[in-house]
Amino acid sequence: LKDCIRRRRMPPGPIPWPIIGNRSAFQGKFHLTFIELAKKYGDVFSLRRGMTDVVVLNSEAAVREALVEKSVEFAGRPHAQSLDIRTENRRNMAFTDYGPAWKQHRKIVKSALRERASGRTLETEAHEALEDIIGELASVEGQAVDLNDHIFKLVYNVVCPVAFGVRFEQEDEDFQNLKKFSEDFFKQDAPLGDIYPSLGFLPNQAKTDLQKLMDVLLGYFRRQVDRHRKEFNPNDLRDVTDHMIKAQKEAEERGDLDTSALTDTHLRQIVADVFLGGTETTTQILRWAVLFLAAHPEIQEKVAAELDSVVGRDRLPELSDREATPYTEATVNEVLKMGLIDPLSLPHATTADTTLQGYHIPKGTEVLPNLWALHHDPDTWGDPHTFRPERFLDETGNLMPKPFALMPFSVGRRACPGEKMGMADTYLLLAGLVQNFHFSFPEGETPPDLSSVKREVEKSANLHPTRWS
Ligand code: HEM
Repeated sequence: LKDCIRRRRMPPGPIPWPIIGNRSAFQGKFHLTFIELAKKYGDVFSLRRGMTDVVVLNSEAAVREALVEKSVEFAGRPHAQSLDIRTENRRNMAFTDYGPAWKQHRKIVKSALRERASGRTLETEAHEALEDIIGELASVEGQAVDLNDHIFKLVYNVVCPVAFGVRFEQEDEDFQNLKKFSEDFFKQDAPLGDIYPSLGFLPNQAKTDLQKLMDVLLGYFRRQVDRHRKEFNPNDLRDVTDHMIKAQKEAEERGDLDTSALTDTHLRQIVADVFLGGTETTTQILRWAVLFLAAHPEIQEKVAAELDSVVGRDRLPELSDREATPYTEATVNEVLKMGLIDPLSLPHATTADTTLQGYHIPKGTEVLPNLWALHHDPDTWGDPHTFRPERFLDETGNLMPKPFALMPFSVGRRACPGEKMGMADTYLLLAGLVQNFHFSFPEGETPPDLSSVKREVEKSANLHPTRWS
C-alpha cells in the first residue's frame, strides 16, 4: 500500500509486474521503446526494472530541468552490482556518488586534461597517430579493408599517451588485450544482482565474466601506476597518471592519505575511467563518421574540398583551422548527432527527494536521460533522420552556436569532462582522414540504410579507403 501511495506521486508509466517490473521496456533498443512510451505517458515517465524505480527523461525541457536547473539533485549515480565490480566498489569517478571524492577526482582530471590534452600537445599526439595510420592505409590502397583495427589504433594512440603515456603498435600484446577487453566489455550482459540486488550473492556467468574482464584491465593499470611511481618527476607531469600520483603524494605529505580518495585503487580506477571514456567513444564516433561519409559521397567531397582550400595537402589539419572550416565542424556535429554512441547517456540517480515537472522523485531513483530522443526530435530538427551537416550552418555558411538539444556529452554537473578533448580529437582525426583518403563501400556491396532508426553500428566494419585525388 505504501508503495502504491508513493508511486501515485511519481511520474506515470506502464503498470509494472510483480518482481520482473516492466521487463519488456528494457529489451532491445530501449531508447526507441522509450520514445513510444513517451507518446502515451508523457515526456517524463516511470518504469520498474526488477525492483528498481527508473524515471526516463524524454524531452529537452525535462533534461534541462533535471540536469541543468536541478543539477545537484540529479547528479548521483545508481548502485548496481556490475558497477561495483567494474569500479572496485565505486572508487572511480564516473560511477561514484556525487560528493567530495568525486569533486576532487574531477578537478584533478580536468586540470590534467587541460594541460595534457589541449592545444599543441593534443595536436602533436593526433598528428603522430595520423601519420602512422596514413602509412598503414596507403599500403593497402585500393583494396577493401576492415577499418576497425586501424581506427582503434588511431584513437588509442591519442588517448593512451594522455592517460598513461603509452603508444601502441598493431602487434603489441597489450594493445591486442586492451582491444579485446573493450570489445567484450561493451557486449557484457548485466549480472543477476543488477536486476535483483538481493540475489547478487548467487554465482552467475555474467558476474564471473565481468570479474575476469576487469581483472585483466585493472591488472594492466596497476602495472602502469607502479611504473609511473618509479619514474615520477614532479617537474615533468607527463599524463593523467602522473597528475594523480602528484595529488596522492601531496595527500601523503599532509598526512591525510588514509582518509583521502587517493589510494592506489582510486588511481588505477581513474586511469581506467579516462581510458574507457576516451577510447570507446571516439573510436565509435570515427567509425560512424566514415560510414556516413561513405554513404554520402557528396558531403565527403564538400569536406575534402574545404580542407583542400584551407589546409592544402602539405600539412595535417590543426585546431587553428577549425574556425575557417565550418563545413567540417558542422559535419563533426552531425556525426555526433546521428551516431550518438550513448543514447541514454550514463545513468543518473537523485541525491535527495525532489520534483520534476511537478512529479515527486524520491532520493535514490535511477534517472535515464534519453539523449537519442532529443537528437531525433522532429520538432527540433525537422528532418532528424537525414544526415545533413547544413543544419548547423547559417545562410552564409557560418557555423551557428551549438543548439542545446545537441548533447552527445550530456549536460550539467556530470557532463563529460572530456568534452573539449573529444571535440578536438574528433575534428583532428576525422579531418586528417578525409584530407588523405576517400571512403567508399566495396564494389558490389549495397550501402546500409542509414536514414532508418534501425541502423546498426556493426555495419560500419567493412569499408574501402582509397587515396583522395
Ligand atoms: C567524443 C567523445 C566522447 C563522448 C561522446 C562522451 C560522452 C560522455 C557522456 C554522454 C557522459 C555521461 C555524462 C552524464 O552522466 O551526464 C560521459 C561521461 C564521462 N566521460 Fe565522456 N565522452 C567522450 C570523450 C571522453 C574523453 C576523451 C574522456 C577522458 C579523457 C571522457 C571521460 C568521461 C568521464 C570520466 C565521464 C564521467 C563523468 C562523471 O561521472 O562525472 N569522455 N561522457
